[in-house]
Amino acid sequence: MADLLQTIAQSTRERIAREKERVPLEQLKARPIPAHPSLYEALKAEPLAFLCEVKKASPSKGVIAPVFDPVRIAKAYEEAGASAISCLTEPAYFQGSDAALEAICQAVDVPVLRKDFVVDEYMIVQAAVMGAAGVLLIVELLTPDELRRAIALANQLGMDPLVEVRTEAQLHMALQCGARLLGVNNRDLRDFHVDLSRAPRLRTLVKNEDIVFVAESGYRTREQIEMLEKAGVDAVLIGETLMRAPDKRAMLTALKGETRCG
Ligand SMILES: O=P(O)(O)OC[C@@H](O)[C@@H](O)c1c[nH]c2ccccc12
Repeated sequence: MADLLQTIAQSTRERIAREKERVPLEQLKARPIPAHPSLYEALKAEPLAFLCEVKKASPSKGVIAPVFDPVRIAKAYEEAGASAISCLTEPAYFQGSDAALEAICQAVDVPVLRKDFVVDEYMIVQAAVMGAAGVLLIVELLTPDELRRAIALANQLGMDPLVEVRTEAQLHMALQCGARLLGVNNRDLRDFHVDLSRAPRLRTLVKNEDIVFVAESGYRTREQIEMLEKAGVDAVLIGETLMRAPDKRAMLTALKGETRCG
């Protein structure tokens, strides 16, 4: 049985093949790259930085936000103190879009991450021309050679790749391939099972101070965030909890510990 990650990756390959027919790589590369702040610096600047995600739906949760105005949500995150914003662009399983990413990049001053299932360098060039400051690279989808090339290309285009891992072996591969922004996903993208102990556990394996360590997925409460602070995590990526909150500022403030959690 094919796991969900591979199913999404295959659908992404087909989508990108269609997009390449519309806009060939050479044409895409000729487009200007908008200026943007550094994602790495933004996530390093605070003891625990919040990377807030714009996500309409997911394969595990279905539609999370039936009323969905991506720019409004991104601006609310920014005003509430997000260090950076993550925007899903995968259309079939997450109901994301390139248009939402591009509009958000134009509307906010904080750096924006393109969240997709990168299986082709074309997607990295797209992220840059849309104005993204960073691009997610899921280690499970790439060979070491592909990962090394993807990191180099993102850097060349002025972006910081967020390299996402789930296991110790993947973490070592990410570091060997030159990752500086390292994400640990508590959610197993093969079956969507969440294990919140994964990020703090893998955090202990990273000794290099230059690495910015991002804990991803499944966070809901201030107590869970406090555990990340104690574990020495640099940033946390939060999607669903914020997407479901009618008052984004109140929820983010509560998660940051600036007010009591409701
Ligand atoms: O909504 P959550 O549980 O707060 O998770 C956000 C983010 O970590 C999750 O959306 C995510 C992490 N890595 C991904 C890769 C692809 C798609 C989605 C993701």
